Amino acid sequence: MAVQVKICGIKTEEALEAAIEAGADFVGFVFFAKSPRYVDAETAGRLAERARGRIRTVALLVDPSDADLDRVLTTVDPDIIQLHGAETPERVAEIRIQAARPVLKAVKVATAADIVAASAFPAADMFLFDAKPAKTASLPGGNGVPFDWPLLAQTPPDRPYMLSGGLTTDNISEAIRVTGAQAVDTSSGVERAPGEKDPAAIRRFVQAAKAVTERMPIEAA
Ligand SMILES: O=C(O)c1ccccc1N[C@@H]1O[C@H](COP(=O)(O)O)[C@@H](O)[C@H]1O
Repeated sequence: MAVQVKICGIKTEEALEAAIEAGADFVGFVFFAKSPRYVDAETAGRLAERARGRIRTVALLVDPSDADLDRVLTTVDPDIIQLHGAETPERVAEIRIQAARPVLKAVKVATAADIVAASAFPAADMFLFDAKPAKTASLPGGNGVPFDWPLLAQTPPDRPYMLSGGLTTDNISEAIRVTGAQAVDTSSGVERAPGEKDPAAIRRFVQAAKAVTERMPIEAA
């Protein structure tokens, strides 16, 4: 089966349509005000309406309050919630109940211990492994930085995951081969400027990711 692909940081119809036409499986909307990919709930709601039935939508939140979450649930009605902050296992469980839809918990990786520690989140339906941001980074994600992929092959996570962090058309093939990831996510890797998606780069990325797994059975035979 082809790897599943998420294109995160969608703010415009042009980028949404590029992701759908390219054959991506998920698009993400970033509700983190300091991000160049931030989109307000009303705009995301319109984009999500356009996406419905064509591609699954993911709402990316960072340490949301109940009110933040409620606003996104009501206005955007996303298929999946991505939590990219410092949410505790208890808070993830509360959000899972309030949202009543699958939760993708971002786990920031520097060492194998970070992958092992992810099992402390029983309420997460799926993990999203991203590089641990540098202390100087202004964003908790979307920094375009990969982590040490062999860590994932050496420390298999206890549930499904998406691989993210600095993925581009140039490295996606190797990233999938090294980790065995069944799902991948990119944001800054398909942009022409921070927060500005490049439709051609989206197409190239999705094509490159899907091509890896489509070739795998032939190579294994
Ligand atoms: O993209 C952002 O601006 C962002 C802001 C706050 C939290 C997470 C964010 N992005 C997520 O980070 C990973 C990796 O992104 P990149 O490919 O390295 O740019 C991805 O899941 C984004 O959705």
